Amino acid sequence: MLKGRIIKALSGFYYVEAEGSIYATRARGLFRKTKESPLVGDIVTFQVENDMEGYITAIDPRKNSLARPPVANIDQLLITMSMKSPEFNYYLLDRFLAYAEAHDMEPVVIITKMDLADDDFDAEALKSVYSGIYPVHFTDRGSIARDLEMIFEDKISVLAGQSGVGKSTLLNTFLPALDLETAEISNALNRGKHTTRHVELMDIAGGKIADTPGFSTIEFTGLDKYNLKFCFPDFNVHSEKCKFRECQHIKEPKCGVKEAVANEMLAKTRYDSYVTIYHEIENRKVRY
Ligand SMILES: Nc1nc2c(ncn2[C@@H]2O[C@H](COP(=O)(O)OP(=O)(O)OP(=O)(O)O)[C@@H](O)[C@H]2O)c(=O)[nH]1
Ligand SMILES: [Zn+2]
Repeated sequence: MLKGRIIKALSGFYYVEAEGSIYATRARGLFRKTKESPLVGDIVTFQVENDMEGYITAIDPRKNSLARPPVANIDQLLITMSMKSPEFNYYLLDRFLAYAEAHDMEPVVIITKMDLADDDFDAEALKSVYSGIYPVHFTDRGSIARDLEMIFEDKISVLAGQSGVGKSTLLNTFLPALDLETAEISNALNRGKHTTRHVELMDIAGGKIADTPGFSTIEFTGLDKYNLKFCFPDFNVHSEKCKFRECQHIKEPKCGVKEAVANEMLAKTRYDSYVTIYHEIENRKVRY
């Protein structure tokens, strides 16, 4: 028996990296009963047959998993946002950050297209809101790679960000062999956006990354509104001052979080994002 990580799933085979080799494995009937199917990123135990082939006998419990892209055990979510074109949006960034927190992925913020920024003010305003909470990196056409190189080490990463922010450009910088289609290419060829392809974990600067430009929209299905506050770690220190232990920081009096916003100890954009997502979850239609 060997143990390794699934790095690719294709045509019924799961390609498992173990002890420096890649084995083509199958899942057999075992998982039909449990309705569980292996995902890229899973740590699996497998029985070797015919040299480099084998079959999976067990899947380790997952730390997390996403449906799109279908990847398990993600360590970090690289949230890509452009400063301009499309315009930087605090709310959208906060959505992605809360989503990462809800799925137990460490968020890393990457702000692209700094060459299009008005002046230094943009970056300073952003840093003042986020750099105390999350790692924030700035990139432009010329300097994408250098300061990002160390973020991948020993981690499984997935990229996320709205359309056109430069996700493919970023991936191509680190993985030139991948040659993902960026906007210029698809426009020049008069083609639409990327067609769906199988996801694969690629080696990148000492870690692994899903070779898709990731996802651009998110929903908070599965998250209870009472748990949303735990997805805003910068609220913690202020919520200790809330009068009510179960304070949701919405309508309650003597709320430490609301006071922190009033005293400019907490960014109003963060609080507003929280309230908007809170109401979105509250108004979610229950489906049976
Ligand atoms: N000025 C400037 N343009 C950039 C930068 N990074 C990417 N772009 C351009 O922004 C456009 C969109 O980049 P893509 O890499 O295709 O963006 P994407 O996030 O993969 O977009 P989708 O495939 O729609 O999700 C392209 O025209 C890129 O050349 C940058 O740092 N500065
Ligand atoms: Zn409160």
